[in-house]
Amino acid sequence: MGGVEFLKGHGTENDFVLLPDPDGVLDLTEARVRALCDRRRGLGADGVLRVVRPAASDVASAASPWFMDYRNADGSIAEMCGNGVRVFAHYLVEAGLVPAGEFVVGTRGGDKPVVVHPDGGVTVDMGPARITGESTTKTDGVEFTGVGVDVGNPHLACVTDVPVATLDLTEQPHFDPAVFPNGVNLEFVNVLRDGALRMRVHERGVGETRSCGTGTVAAVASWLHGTGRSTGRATVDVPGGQVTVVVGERTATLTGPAVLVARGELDQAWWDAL
Ligand SMILES: N[C@@H](CCC[C@H](N)C(=O)O)C(=O)O
Repeated sequence: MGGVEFLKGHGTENDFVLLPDPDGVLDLTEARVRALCDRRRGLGADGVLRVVRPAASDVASAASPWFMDYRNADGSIAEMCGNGVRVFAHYLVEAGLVPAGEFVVGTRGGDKPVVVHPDGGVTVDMGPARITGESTTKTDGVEFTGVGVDVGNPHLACVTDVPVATLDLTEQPHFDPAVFPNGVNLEFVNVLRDGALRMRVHERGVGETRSCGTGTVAAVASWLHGTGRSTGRATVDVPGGQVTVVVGERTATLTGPAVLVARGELDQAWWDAL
């Protein structure tokens, strides 16, 4: 009998293990997610994307034929993953599970309409980026003030003059648990010029990653908010590449690359022993 099928992919180097599981038969425990994502004893990834039919998932969705069951590298469940949705959509088309073009992906953060472009890029309608108020974070001995942004998952996006390239994000930055009782993704953002940002991120449940799609939406919403605007467009440079974000009155879109790099089978004995 073959082992568990997997694929590996990334969106601006935010990398994922994909587990095709249409009928929801995989027992995806926290321990298995942690082992898969471990860069020494597993495949290595920032998160896991289980590809499951909505009827076989814990979230019902009428509009989407497929549900993205996202897990952080520490095994925790998160509502949404912007880079993950792009990779997920690219996989669905590549595997012939949906026709190329426009379709909807179900997530715990709601149904996300996507467009898979002929050049391999993907645009995701992320829904509204909701400003939730000011808070602070402290990292590397420096306190940053930022704006809370709900992109389905929680963010604190801090626009700063401190060059983000100089920050040490190896430790968990401090944040206010009274404001973010379920934890928070923390973005540090420089404005390069009008409509062009640079961002680094410390993700809840992962640590520093080379990109965070929902984080880039939060960064643009925070930057716009700081300039007295509620709508606008910006490119966001992250360590793993560049994405484009458009924040509108009712919704925000995220456009960027999606890459599949490998596919194979997990060793059944390794999986069973976890
Ligand atoms: N990398 C993702 C966000 C993944 C979830 C996040 N760590 C959380 O816990 O909310 C993205 O591209 O949006």
